[in-house]
Amino acid sequence: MAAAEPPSPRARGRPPPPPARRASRPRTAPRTAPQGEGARRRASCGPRRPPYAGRGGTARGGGARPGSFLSLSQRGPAAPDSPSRRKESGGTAAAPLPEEDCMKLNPSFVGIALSSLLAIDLWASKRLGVCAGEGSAWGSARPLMKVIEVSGHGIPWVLGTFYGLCQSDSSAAREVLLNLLFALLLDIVMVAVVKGIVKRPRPTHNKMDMFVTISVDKYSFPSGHATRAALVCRFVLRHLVLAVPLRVLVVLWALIVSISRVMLGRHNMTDVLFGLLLGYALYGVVEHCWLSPATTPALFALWSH
Ligand SMILES: CC(C)=CCC/C(C)=C/CC/C(C)=C/COP(=O)(O)O
Repeated sequence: MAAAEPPSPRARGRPPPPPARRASRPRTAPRTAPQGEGARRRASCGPRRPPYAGRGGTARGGGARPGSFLSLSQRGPAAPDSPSRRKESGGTAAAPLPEEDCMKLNPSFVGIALSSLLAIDLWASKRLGVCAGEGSAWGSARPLMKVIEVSGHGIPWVLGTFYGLCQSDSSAAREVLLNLLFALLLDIVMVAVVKGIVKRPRPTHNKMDMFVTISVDKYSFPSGHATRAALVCRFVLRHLVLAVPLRVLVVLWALIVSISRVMLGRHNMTDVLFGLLLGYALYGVVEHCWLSPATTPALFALWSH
C-alpha cells in the first residue's frame, strides 16, 4: 500500500479546495488580464496608492465599477485564497494580489487612453526635438529657432506694445494697444498659474538656455509661446486691417513659433496644442472684457495727451 503523501503547505490548516476551482482561473477574471503569477507580480510593483485613488478602481470590499476595462479585483473579499486567509493558514503558495494592487490593475478606459496618449506624446516629441542641441539632427538650425523663440517671447511683445501705446496719437490706436497689453499680461498670468498647478517638467532633452524666464518657466505645460502666438494671431487678424499676404504671414508666424517649441526640445506636443487652445480661448476673454474709454475712462485718461 502506498504511503499517504504529506499535505502540501497550501493545504495545511484548511481543507483543500475542490479540484475544479484550483484548476481554473477565477470565473470573473476577464481574459484580457495579465496571465500567470509573474505578470501579476510585475504589474503590482511600485509604490502603494491609497486604497481608493479614483482610477476606475473599486472601493474597499470589491465590486468592479461600471466601465472598468481591466480587472483582477473581482474576486471580492470572500475569495477563498485571499492573502489574509493564506496568512491565517500559514500557507506559502502562489500569492494573489492584495486588494490595493488589484485596484492598480483596474484603470478606467479613460486612464488607459490618457496614459497611452502621454506615452506617444513623449516619444514623438523627443523624435521631433531635432534642434534640441547643437549635436542634434538639425542642430545647425538651432540659432534660427532661437530667433523665432525671441519673436514669440513675452518681453518684446509687452515692451513693444507699451512703447506703441505711449507713442500713439489716435484714440483708436490707443484702445487697440491698451487691449493688446491687457491680453499679453493676462496671458502671462494665466500661463504662470497653469504651469504652477500642473508642474509638468520640461522634456529631459531640453537645454535650459532660454532668453529671460520666470520661476514657473521650469515647467512646460502649457507652452507660453504657443498661447501668445494664438492670442496675438487672433487679436491682430481681428483688429488690424492687413492685406491678405500679411494675414497669411501672421498665421504662419504663429504656427512656426509653436512648432519650433517642440523642435527646440522646450516642449512636448501636448504642451503646445493645449497652449494654442488656451491662447485662442483667452482672446475670447479679452473680447468679452474689451476695455474702452466708456468702460474704463480712468485707464484711458492715463494715455490721453
Ligand atoms: C515686461 C514683463 C512683464 C515681462 C515678463 C515676460 C516674461 C519673462 C515672460 C516669460 C516668457 C517665457 C520665457 C515663457 C515661456 O514660454 P514657453 O513656451 O517656454 O512656455
